[in-house]
Amino acid sequence: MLMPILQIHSEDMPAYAIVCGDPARAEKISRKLEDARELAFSREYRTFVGTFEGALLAVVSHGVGSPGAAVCFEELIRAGVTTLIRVGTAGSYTADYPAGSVIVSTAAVRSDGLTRQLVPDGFPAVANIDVTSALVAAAREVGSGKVASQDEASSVDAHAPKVGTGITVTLDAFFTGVEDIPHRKYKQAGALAAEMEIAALYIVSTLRGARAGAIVAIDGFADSDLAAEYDPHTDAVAKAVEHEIEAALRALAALARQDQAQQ
Ligand SMILES: O=P(O)(O)O[C@H]1O[C@H](CO)[C@@H](O)[C@H]1O
Ligand SMILES: O=c1cc[nH]c(=O)[nH]1
Repeated sequence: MLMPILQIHSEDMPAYAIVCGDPARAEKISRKLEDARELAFSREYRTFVGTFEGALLAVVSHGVGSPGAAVCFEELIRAGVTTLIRVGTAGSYTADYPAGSVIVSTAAVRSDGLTRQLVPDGFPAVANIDVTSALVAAAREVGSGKVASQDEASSVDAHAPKVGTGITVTLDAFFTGVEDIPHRKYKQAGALAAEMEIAALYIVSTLRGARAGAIVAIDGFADSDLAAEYDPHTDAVAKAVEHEIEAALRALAALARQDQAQQ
């Protein structure tokens, strides 16, 4: 069956998918797959399939913002994807996780408009526990020299990004207008970082019976003046993005192995 917006056929889609905002990042991730091929590039949605550590998976870009991203998540799940990991960037709320760090999102504050049109206020946007466990394990493993699927250890990276886990905030606004975005309250309540699509991913996945997780590379401070200070193109951010990509690929492959063992 053809998905009308992503322009992909369900027959071509594997059960496991990495999703990310930027079509260029999707292409970058696809270069890490064996036998990668591009299925479609429709609007902001660029879809690749290929194999990583023996697992067949898709890499798909969802663009910026929850409404467009939700279209992508819906069509992927309709096409047969059951497990999704978002590989994104986010602004930090804490000096404990500065630019160049990596955070696995355990739940997302629904400070967006899209999910309000899907579920009642108070309904939680939470990650799947198995996907999150696999992501945390993989994110800690990358750079440690250990490779779960291989017997031999490679070299340890003493400067590997710091890995955290916790609550992220999903916003609609990137640049501020005249209204305050309540960053200070989210920060005081213990949220670690802000981005723009994770709540949509968790809500759509929960509604449709799929499982989802998310990992973000920190590219600055969310409550700083983004118009003046935002620079996601530093070496530290690039290294954190590389780290999260490797972690997400390993996590999906590990989940595929677990699923196969349970069949
Ligand atoms: O790097 P990605 O995945 O696009 O994620 C973040 O970056 C974009 C804003 O620059 C938003 O999509 C936000 O969620
Ligand atoms: O939404 C986002 C993404 C990256 N960095 C931010 O500060 N906000």
